[in-house]
Amino acid sequence: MDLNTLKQTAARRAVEDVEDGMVVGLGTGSTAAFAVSALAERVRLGLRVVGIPTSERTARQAEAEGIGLGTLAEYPRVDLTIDGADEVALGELALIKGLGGALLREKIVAAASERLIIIVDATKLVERLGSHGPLPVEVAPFGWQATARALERLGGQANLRAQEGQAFLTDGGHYILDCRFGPIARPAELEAAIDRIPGVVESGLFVGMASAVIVADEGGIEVLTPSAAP
Ligand SMILES: O=C(CO)[C@H](O)[C@H](O)COP(=O)(O)O
Repeated sequence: MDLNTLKQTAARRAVEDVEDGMVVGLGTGSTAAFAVSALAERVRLGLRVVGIPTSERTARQAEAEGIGLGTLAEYPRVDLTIDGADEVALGELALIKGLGGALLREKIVAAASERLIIIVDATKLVERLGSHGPLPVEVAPFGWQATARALERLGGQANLRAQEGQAFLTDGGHYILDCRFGPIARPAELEAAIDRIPGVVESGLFVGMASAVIVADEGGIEVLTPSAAP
């Protein structure tokens, strides 16, 4: 089974949890896009939902596929958000998100949600966050070099994300520093330390936020729920 089929399988399973009348947070990324399409299929069959998009990209897709959208101003309480992740730590189900560049809006919508369901293929599961890739940190463009140095003092090698030769700009007009920390022993402590750095807008560490993680692999689907932090 290819990766896209696994992503789609996890997405379809998550969308089964959406009930009529719900306000649904719509994640960003290739896996979340499958969830948007699966939700749109149900909307075409008569399901009534309001979608809260976590990026301009997701808003465009949802609108094109016929999902009615709202804002957190209109719907401050979100029933369920379905989103992807870059890494999921087994046990606590802490996450790294943001390789798709939408981590700030994703975290705001996740924090407003009763439930956050994360959908991944099994390649995203790790013993420790940071084992596979960098931790994205969204920062203010002003003085980003000083912010990068402060992140490096915490042990992460910070690289400014670029696209087509320019600094990548998030939907909020910020930069992203992709920080290589290696395996992260205490994600909650690191998240708090990063948040204290002036210039940091948000980090891609999502600790204690996931209600469940739906994992698709060759053998089928597994639904993980968080256990207490070690
Ligand atoms: O955090 C994200 C975007 O900011 C995505 O959820 C994350 O990057 C996973 O993306 P994909 O499903 O394409 O692997």
